[in-house]
Amino acid sequence: MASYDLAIIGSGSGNSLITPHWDNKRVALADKGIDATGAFGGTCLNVGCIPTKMFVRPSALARIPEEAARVGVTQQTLAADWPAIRDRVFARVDAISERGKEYRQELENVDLISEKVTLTSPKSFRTESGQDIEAEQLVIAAGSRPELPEVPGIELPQVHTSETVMRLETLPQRILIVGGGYIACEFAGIFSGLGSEVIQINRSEGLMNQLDHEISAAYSAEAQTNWTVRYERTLGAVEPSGEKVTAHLVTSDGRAEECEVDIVLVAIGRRPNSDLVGAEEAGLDLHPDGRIVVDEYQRVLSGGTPVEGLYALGDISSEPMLKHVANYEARVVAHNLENPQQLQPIQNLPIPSAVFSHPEIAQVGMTEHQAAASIGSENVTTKTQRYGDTAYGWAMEDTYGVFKVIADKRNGQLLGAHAMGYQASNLIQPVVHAMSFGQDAQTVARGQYWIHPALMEVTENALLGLDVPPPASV
Ligand SMILES: Cc1cc2nc3c(=O)[nH]c(=O)nc-3n(C[C@H](O)[C@H](O)[C@H](O)COP(=O)(O)OP(=O)(O)OC[C@H]3O[C@@H](n4cnc5c(N)ncnc54)[C@H](O)[C@@H]3O)c2cc1C
Ligand SMILES: NC(=O)c1ccc[n+]([C@@H]2O[C@H](COP(=O)([O-])OP(=O)(O)OC[C@H]3O[C@@H](n4cnc5c(N)ncnc54)[C@H](O)[C@@H]3O)[C@@H](O)[C@H]2O)c1
Repeated sequence: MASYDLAIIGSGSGNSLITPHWDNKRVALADKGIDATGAFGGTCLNVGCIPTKMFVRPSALARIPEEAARVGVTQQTLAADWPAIRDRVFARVDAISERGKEYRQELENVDLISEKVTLTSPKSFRTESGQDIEAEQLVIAAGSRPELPEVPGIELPQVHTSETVMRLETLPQRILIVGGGYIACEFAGIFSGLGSEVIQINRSEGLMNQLDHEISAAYSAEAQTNWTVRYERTLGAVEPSGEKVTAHLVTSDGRAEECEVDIVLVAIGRRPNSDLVGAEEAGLDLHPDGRIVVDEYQRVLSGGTPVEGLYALGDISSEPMLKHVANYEARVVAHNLENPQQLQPIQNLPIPSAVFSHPEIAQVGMTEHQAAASIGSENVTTKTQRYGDTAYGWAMEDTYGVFKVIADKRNGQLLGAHAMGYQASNLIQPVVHAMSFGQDAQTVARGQYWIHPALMEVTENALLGLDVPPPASV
């Protein structure tokens, strides 16, 4: 049995835990590699946030002629060179992953274990090649993986997940996207912008249904204008059809439909990798959806009690599967590993997120429905500001952008914001800031200059439009 001061399972957010504090101590970092490529460095870098957004950008540029036409400029997108786009993305990403791995291999105090490992007790694990490792402190940061439906043909090479679809040889002419959440909507935006014919199906009515209803309805309507969307359908089977495949769909009332496409992208959710690390067998507490249970210090619970020196973070334990959530938890865990006598808890801050689709969506805090359930609908005030009713919106000739804020009518406390449109992920940040630091709507709207006529006036006007008590001064 090899003994370490610190062992980490997962080289995504887990990799950042190896701070200078561990320079003269022994650290083991285990990562089996991303399934599709064996790459080091986890989901965000290799198959998640970073490469997807590097595809979103060229896709958005390819759409510019539509926008230009609205303001009297004629432009044409002549081609989207898929191999060039793909190679630009992965030349950068693969190099970072490889350099990161080499760096870890070179460190004298770190042993990199490029194998799948399984817990043998809460603070020990065995590698696939049979090596046993124990550690004084252990962090499980083993992430999540795509959920796949158990349907005939799911193993066909034309059926992809987010882990493989960005490395396609050629741009598909016709693609079926299964799912109505983050991944499905981002890839529908990417592929339709680059020129593929996209057919997106979702099991339920509407896309991004967990969002504020006004935004999910507006997004669903807008998506229909950019690609084909069909609701109340699931994937029943996939069958080869020459180089293409025939996807057999089942409607919610049991009818069968067929659709011939080049590829199918399945994006129906991600499951935490707690089963891959053998968390349940090691006696760790799990939520019904498979996430490892942690306390406010990110310590893992076993039989309802925190295990000293055992932490989990990121997708394997957190409900929002978001990189900025995993990063924040990693900062807290890094502190707690180094200061076991002065543990710091996770702060209860509002967690924003964005869907980098076309259009872009961003949100923070409560939906209107949640706010009404929380403080009573009579105490809720909302304002939905159209981009098109602001000066920069006129410049853009914007037709669909909306920014909705929700506040407590009695005191102006901000409860949530929900936006859809150009740069929504940036426009929402002042509200994230205000909610995080406890600033009310009037303070944020009137307590600073807002640059005129910047697009950010959309956010300012939304805040000014709330029915909240007047400010102490103008
Ligand atoms: C397509 C896509 C786009 C996304 N875009 C965004 C975005 O724009 N913004 C955002 O905030 N979030 C985004 N996310 C989510 C974000 O990528 C994740 O929340 C984040 O990467 C999770 O980090 P992690 O450290 O928990 O896990 P990971 O980065 O997945 O790291 C876990 C590592 O553990 C390894 N591992 C698992 N089991 C074992 C085992 N038994 N033994 C050894 N190693 C093991 C895995 O190989 C993996 O490398 C996206 C996700 C996807 C899939
Ligand atoms: N920009 C970002 O921050 C970003 C981007 C991508 C992924 N992510 C993270 O990754 C997670 C996983 O993304 P995801 O899109 O796979 O999951 P998701 O939970 O966001 O969406 C899953 C969708 O699939 C649908 N669905 C489920 N089963 C189905 C079936 N059998 N047939 C048809 N539709 C079905 C659901 O109705 C839902 O619309 C997200 O929840 C998010 O946390 C974040």
